[in-house]
Amino acid sequence: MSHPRFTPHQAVGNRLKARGESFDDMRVGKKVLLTWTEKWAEDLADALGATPAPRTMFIDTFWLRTVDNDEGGITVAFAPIGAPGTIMLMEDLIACGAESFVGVGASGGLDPNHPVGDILIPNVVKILNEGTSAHYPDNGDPTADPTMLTELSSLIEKHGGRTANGDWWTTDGFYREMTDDIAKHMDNGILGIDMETSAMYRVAEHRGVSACNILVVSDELWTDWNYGIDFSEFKTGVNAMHQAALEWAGS
Ligand SMILES: O=P(O)(O)O[C@H]1O[C@H](CO)[C@@H](O)[C@H]1O
Ligand SMILES: O=c1cc[nH]c(=O)[nH]1
Repeated sequence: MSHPRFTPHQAVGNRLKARGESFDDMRVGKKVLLTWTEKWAEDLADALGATPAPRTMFIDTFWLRTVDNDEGGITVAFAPIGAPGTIMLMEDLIACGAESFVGVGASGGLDPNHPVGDILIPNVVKILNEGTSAHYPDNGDPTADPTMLTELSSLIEKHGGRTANGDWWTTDGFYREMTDDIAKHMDNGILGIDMETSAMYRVAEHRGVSACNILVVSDELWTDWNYGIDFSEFKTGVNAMHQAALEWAGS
C-alpha cells in the first residue's frame, strides 16, 4: 500500500522548527473564511477584529488573520488562486486545527437565471478540469457539506442576497473557458465555474473536515462575456455574501 512520504503535519512542523517555532505558536481557528481577493480578506478580518497570525509557509503572497473566541477561533485566510496553492494552504490549516471552511469568492455564471451579483453555492462538482483532486481518493463527485449549505443559503437570503445551489464546474484553465464546453455544460444544468471548489470539497472529505463555498457571480458566460465587477448588483451581492460569511463564522 503506497502512502505519502510526508504528511502536512510533518511539513508544517519542520517549517516551524526552521524558524524556531512550534505548533503552539500558530493561531489557526476552527472556522476558516478563505478568500482569494485581498481586499475582501482585509474587510472580513477587520469586521471580525482578526489580527495577524503566523503563516504556515515562508512566502508572503498569502496571509492569515485570526480572532480568538470561546468556540475555537476564526481565521481569515487570503489564499493563492487555483487548486494547488489553495489546497496546500488548506492542508496546512487542517494540520493546525482548522475544522470547517467557507470559500468566499467569485464565479463565472452559466445560468441566465443567475446574473452578476447572485451568490452561487456549488453543491455537487460534476466537471473536474483541475489537476489537484486526482491526487486524492475518488469517492464520487466532490460535494458541499449539506448542513453548511443549508445554513449559508438562509444567511445569504437573510442579508438580502439572491442565491442558488447546484451542479458545478471547476477548472485550472481560466483563459480556456471554451464556448463549446460552456454550451454543453449549460445544457447539463451546470450553474457556474471557479478554480478551487472541487479540490476543496475532495480534500475536506479526505481529511474529515467540512467545506462549503459561496461564490458571487462576477461575470456571465452564456452569451458574449459580460464582466460585471463594476456593476452595482455585484457590489450588493458581495456585501450580502460577506455578511452571511461573517454571521456563519460568529455562530
Ligand atoms: O477565487 P475566487 O474568488 O473564487 O474566484 C475565481 O476568480 C479567480 C480567478 O480570477 C479564481 O480563484 C476563481 O476561482
Ligand atoms: O473561475 C472563474 C471565476 C470567475 N469567472 C470565470 O469565468 N471563471
